[in-house]
Amino acid sequence: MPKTATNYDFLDAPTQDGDLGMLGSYRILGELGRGGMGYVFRAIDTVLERPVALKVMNKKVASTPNSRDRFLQEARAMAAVHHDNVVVIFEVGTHGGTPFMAMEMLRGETLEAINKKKEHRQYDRVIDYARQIARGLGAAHAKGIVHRDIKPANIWVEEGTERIKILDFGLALATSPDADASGVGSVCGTPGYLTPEQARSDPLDDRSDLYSLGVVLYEMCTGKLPTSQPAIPQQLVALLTGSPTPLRELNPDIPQPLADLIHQLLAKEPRDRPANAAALEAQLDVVARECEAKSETAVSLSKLQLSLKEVVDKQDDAKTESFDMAAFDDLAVPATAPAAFPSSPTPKPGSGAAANRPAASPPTGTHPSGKHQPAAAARPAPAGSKTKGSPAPESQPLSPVVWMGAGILVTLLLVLGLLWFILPGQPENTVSVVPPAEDLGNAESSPAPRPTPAPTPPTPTEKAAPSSSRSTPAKSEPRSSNENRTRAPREPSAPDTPAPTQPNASIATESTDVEMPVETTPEPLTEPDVAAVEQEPAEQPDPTERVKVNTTAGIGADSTVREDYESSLGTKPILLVQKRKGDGEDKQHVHLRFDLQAAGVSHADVQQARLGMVLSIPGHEKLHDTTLNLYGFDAKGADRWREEDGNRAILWENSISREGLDSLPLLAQWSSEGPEYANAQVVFFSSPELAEFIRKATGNSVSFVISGGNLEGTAVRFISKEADAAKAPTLLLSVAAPSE
Ligand SMILES: Nc1ncnc2c1ncn2[C@@H]1O[C@H](COP(=O)(O)OP(=O)(O)OP(=O)(O)O)[C@@H](O)[C@H]1O
Repeated sequence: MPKTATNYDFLDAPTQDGDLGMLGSYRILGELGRGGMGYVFRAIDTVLERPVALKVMNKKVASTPNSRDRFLQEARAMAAVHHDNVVVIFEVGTHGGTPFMAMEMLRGETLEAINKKKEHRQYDRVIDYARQIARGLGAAHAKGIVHRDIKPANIWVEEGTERIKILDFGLALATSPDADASGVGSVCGTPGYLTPEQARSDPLDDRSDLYSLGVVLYEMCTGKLPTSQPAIPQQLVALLTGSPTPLRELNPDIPQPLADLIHQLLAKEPRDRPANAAALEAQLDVVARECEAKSETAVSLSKLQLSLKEVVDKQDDAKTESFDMAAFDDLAVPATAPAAFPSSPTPKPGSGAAANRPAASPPTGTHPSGKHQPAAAARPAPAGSKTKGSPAPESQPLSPVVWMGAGILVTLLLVLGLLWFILPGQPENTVSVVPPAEDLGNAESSPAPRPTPAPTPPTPTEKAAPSSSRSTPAKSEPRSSNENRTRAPREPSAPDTPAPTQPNASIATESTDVEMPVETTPEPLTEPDVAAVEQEPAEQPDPTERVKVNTTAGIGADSTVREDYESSLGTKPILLVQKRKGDGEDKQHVHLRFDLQAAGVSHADVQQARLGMVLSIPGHEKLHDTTLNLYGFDAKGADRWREEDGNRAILWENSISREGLDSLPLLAQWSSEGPEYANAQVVFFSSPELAEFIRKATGNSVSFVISGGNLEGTAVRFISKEADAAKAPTLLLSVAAPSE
């Protein structure tokens, strides 16, 4: 937003050079943006010494009847909503008659800014965002707060994790001059996001927010608003009389079940929409399963088509007869059918996913299984290309075997096609709630409001270590058991403490319970990085050096490998460990490689070791009954994972996971016993066996596999090097110091 010269006359004189001024105890460093209500500033809370985004109501709005009081009232109510998908409000108050609200400083951008880039959105990302928004809305609705202004500008997408944060809860009402408590009032807002209730002057309720969410999702999928008139009066008429263009007419890549759900959200009558945010979330789960199941069926059809082509090719070659393969291509899944959904990760050239794309995208030399095949065998020949010499005359009879092959193919395709359309959901043995891995940024945020924190919550270090780091078979390791260590000096110290001196500090913040607010400038901020545990003072002279090696060093790498998933998953911001729902079989592993040579560590000198992984969603409330296993793998393939690509990603098919992990040494385990795991930020593995394994490793690097999960199939999500190099998986080593 262009910033014109402004007289911030509501600010007091700055106390430091370069600042814009002071507002109470806040140092105002710069303007982040302006909206209808006022300004948002980058600021420092000088009492708690943390960065904040300070929203200050402008004079005009503040002078309208009741609006100031309503702003404060709504902001306080909003501050009571504690949820991963709702921005954290630290403090609400007035200074010199100016209402303000201090909130967590977010890094990333609004969905509005993302939409402007006009990037193609994958359907599973739309589902992921929808889920997160539904969760945030559900938490607010549970407290009786209706947002009333859900629009892309109020949806924040956090950098790296893609976690959604809903901004400006309930504030629309506060700024509507003649609104009453029921939400009925003069219509204001951006025309495109108004609701039919507003057009009818009906009160707004939870389902109004769901309508607006439908508008947001429709726009994400199509780049267009479902109803768009230039001015509010026409928009209100259109809302009551018109219907949105069917979504798939604008973007056929969106699967039908998702399009149907979005249209349901856009129903004119609230009763025809999902009953509430929780119902919507459940419907999104079903939609995700349907989309995944249909994609998988499409892949199976494509594989079958390829195999039968090969059979027929062989027959054809033997007889040296010509045969038009286009006949088989015609039997393939039609390009507009759900089979053509963009498979979630963008397939890399030559990847299995590319190979599996139905007829429209012929394979490029990689077999659907993920194994490399001679290009000629895998690539379907273009129509007529099987002809040796000239195309076959039409009258030339085909061999009976060919006809038989064609007959079988047609029958099988018909049966599978039928199954595809009637398939009710996901096959039992697939994971139900987890969308394909590259888009899994935040999908596991808790649907329920977060538990109220203790008055003085434990530090991340304390949270992570005591119950969550359970080393088997380690009895006790003198220095690697940091479980009871005190808070590291550079850990954030204050954020959870309510500001005692703030006159209007109505909010006991949960800021650190969510995630450390990350300041972009200029204050040195703390991160819940795994090295924090290493900050405690040494109790006695220590002849060792501490070395931190993370997966960004040298040929280090981190990657998720997923069974039956034929695309590399090693370039994603999130690493996932998961079991299959129900039968508990491993489905998804994390592979890690640490380059000790690049870190200048000699294996033999390693005395103690801990492996730390930062959870992408701290306070992982769903991680009950979760056990994670850490295995080491050495010898062949450890320095270079088999057939990894340039991005250091590997397929399940090419990985050690395929053979099962039984032959690998189990080095440590982590399990989520005790209540503290819900607040864990970092998962640690530590044991004498881990250190021993590293000492004896033969390559320049050491590699590990993490498997496990819980029986509900919930994925455990960690931050990868792609998301944040500082929070990438880290090996903390205690190494014998060189003798003088
Ligand atoms: N918590 C935050 N952290 C970082 N930046 C923020 C935060 N909240 C708002 N901003 C920035 O400030 C800008 C203005 O926010 P504001 O909420 O005032 O405007 P808006 O939502 O675009 O308009 P309106 O309030 O009229 O709906 C946003 O676009 C965003 O860039």
